[in-house]
Amino acid sequence: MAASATIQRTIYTGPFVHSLSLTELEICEKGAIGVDENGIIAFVEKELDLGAVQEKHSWQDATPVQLKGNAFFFPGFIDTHTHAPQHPNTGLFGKTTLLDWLQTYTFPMESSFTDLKRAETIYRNFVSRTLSHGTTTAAYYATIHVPATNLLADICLARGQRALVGRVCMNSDLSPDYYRDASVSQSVADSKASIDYIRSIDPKGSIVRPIVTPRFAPSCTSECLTSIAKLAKDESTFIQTHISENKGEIALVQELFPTSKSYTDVYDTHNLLTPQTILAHAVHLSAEERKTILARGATLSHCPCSNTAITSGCAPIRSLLDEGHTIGLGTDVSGGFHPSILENVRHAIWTSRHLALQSPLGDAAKLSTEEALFLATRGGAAVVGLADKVGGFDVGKEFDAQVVDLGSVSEGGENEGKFDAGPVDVFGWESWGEMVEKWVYAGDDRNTTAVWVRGRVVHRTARFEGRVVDGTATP
Ligand SMILES: Nc1nc2[nH]cnc2c(=O)[nH]1
Ligand SMILES: [Zn+2]
Repeated sequence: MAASATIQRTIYTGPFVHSLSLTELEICEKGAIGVDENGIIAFVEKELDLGAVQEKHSWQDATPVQLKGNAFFFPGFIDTHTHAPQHPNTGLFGKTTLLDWLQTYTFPMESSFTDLKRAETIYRNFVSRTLSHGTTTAAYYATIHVPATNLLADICLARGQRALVGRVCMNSDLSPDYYRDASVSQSVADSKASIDYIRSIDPKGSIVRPIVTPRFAPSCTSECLTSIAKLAKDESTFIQTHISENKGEIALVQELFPTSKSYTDVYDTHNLLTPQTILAHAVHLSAEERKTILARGATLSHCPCSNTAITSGCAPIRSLLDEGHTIGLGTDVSGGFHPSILENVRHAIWTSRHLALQSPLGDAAKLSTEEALFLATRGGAAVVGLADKVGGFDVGKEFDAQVVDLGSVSEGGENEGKFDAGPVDVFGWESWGEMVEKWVYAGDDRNTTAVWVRGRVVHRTARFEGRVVDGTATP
């Protein structure tokens, strides 16, 4: 579907659920969200019937999309950190930890992206896969290759998924000689070429934007870090990198940058900590490092599935939130074993409970369902610089949304062994709050039946199909 196709004014009626704040989830049982021709939310009503809404706003000509049954609208998920070229390795990590995982699984896979046909297959698959899980925005790491990176941006634009797309910079000899930038000047020139290309296909950055991507401190020489920070400044781009993920990695950073006070100090002294910097992991930061990151306005991507899979550690998210850090969730495929942000919502909660069990903080370490859903939506939006555009159903925001349809036992369960409506069993007596909890703890992509970005349908399933025509939702 071309991202530039026009859409019709639409009124989405039915329950909607979104975060009002970190701790408050609004559940409106009788919602009506008016979305204009540009995909912008023109009004949100909370207790009127469709006819009354049409009349109140003089929107009689708008297309209605009315949800039936145990379904609700939820904001699209924001994946603040993922590696599209690693997707074929999803689920493959054995007992490795970060540094041997990179050499064993990751660099061999990423280096194969000189083959554009292969890149196309993998990138198309991954963008479709993440959309099907309700991810409407993703901050992507690509590889060092400019043509394949540009192709990823093309695919995101064509599919209508919002994306920050980064060509990975890595020039140090941590990387094998078959997969690294030839020089600092090559690193900068290739990154600039990719930035220019991405801006040429979407000049306003409405859907895709470039992001400067030094892989992590050990992958880059000091000169490379400085030069790439200058590029980000000159080009006014976001920056993404990894920080303090694994104890062996932290020791390596100390060895490679002996005059630096800490991992954070390496980035700080190379001008890489800005309000437009996304730092993934942040598992083992010291109190001083946390203060520096906060002072610079850099934001954090929490990647709980990855932190467990490659045994990096439990990031202290509750404490980081209390200190005022801006935090979103990241799948970190394929350190992370799952492309779904919903899966990471669950694992963010599980990780916080493991911390509660093991740390003196006790219950104070626990994240609530509401908090984890906030991180997946509004928190993520703030991390990728889109807090004014997406993350919730507010007038003036763009309509990035998913339908979560839980079906009902009477629909599928009566038919032994056929659970077409997905993995959640709803018996009919649950409150909407309980249904949201059931979805968070047991739901999956079978429950995400339709997805919109800027008011345009970017994914739909057979369950929703009858109600959607040609990219425009109809009843
Ligand atoms: N999880 C993860 N950490 C990294 N640190 C440097 N590169 C990577 C990567 O690809 N994944
Ligand atoms: Zn990563």
